[in-house]
Amino acid sequence: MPEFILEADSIIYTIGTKSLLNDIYLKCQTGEVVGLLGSNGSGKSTLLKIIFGSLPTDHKHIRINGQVYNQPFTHDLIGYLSQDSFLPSNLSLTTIIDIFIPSTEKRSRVRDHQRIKLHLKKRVTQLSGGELRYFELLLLLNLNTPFVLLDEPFSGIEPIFKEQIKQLVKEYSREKGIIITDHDYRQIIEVSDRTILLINGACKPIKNVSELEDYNYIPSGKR
Ligand SMILES: Nc1ncnc2c1ncn2[C@@H]1O[C@H](COP(=O)(O)OP(=O)(O)OP(=O)(O)O)[C@@H](O)[C@H]1O
Repeated sequence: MPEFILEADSIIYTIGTKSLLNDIYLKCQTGEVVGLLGSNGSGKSTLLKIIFGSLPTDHKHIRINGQVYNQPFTHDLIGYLSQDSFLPSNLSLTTIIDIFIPSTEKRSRVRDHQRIKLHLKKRVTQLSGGELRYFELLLLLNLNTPFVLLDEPFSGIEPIFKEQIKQLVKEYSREKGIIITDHDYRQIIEVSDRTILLINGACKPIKNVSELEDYNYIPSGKR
């Protein structure tokens, strides 16, 4: 896949009189995983929705390879794993794969995946939480988009599935740029090439875990 560079620039978002995102700049390129940390309510989901293009805002410049896009998702440039399941609950996995994945080769890749092939005839409601999250992630990673945004992929997931999700993210980051956010900061740090902390409406690059203590994101001595 050719190289793509995503730049989310000058992002401002206010709620009433409160400034939530204050002139944010965030960059991600294909081949890397960018981890986004932040406290509850710091604006992580809001930022991802703005980058995806589903949430309008006062000001933003979303550029991909220098070209400005208002709604990148309408151009097949970005996929987004939201916190809530986005799949129709009464369809079988086979049907969903046929609907979601345009490429024949990638449809086979998802159908033949060892974690998925046992469940193909099941409906979405018959999957466990971990199986569902894994399936959603696999679907998104097999879209033709160069970028994927992942909002809390580890939430409610048991340790063994977390490991598998991390492996999946690492595997697909060879061909995609991935921005991932979660409260499980250890998993985020492990899976990411770079980590950013969203605090007071700004993005701070994090070089080591002790900085998370300095910013009071984690309690000191709890690393
Ligand atoms: N439509 C809305 N109307 C009013 N306030 C909103 C709306 N959407 C989000 N907010 C507020 O914006 C803030 C940021 O929300 P957001 O979901 O982006 O945070 P987050 O960092 O993803 O939080 P969490 O980690 O808890 O999911 C919160 O205080 C939230 O209550």
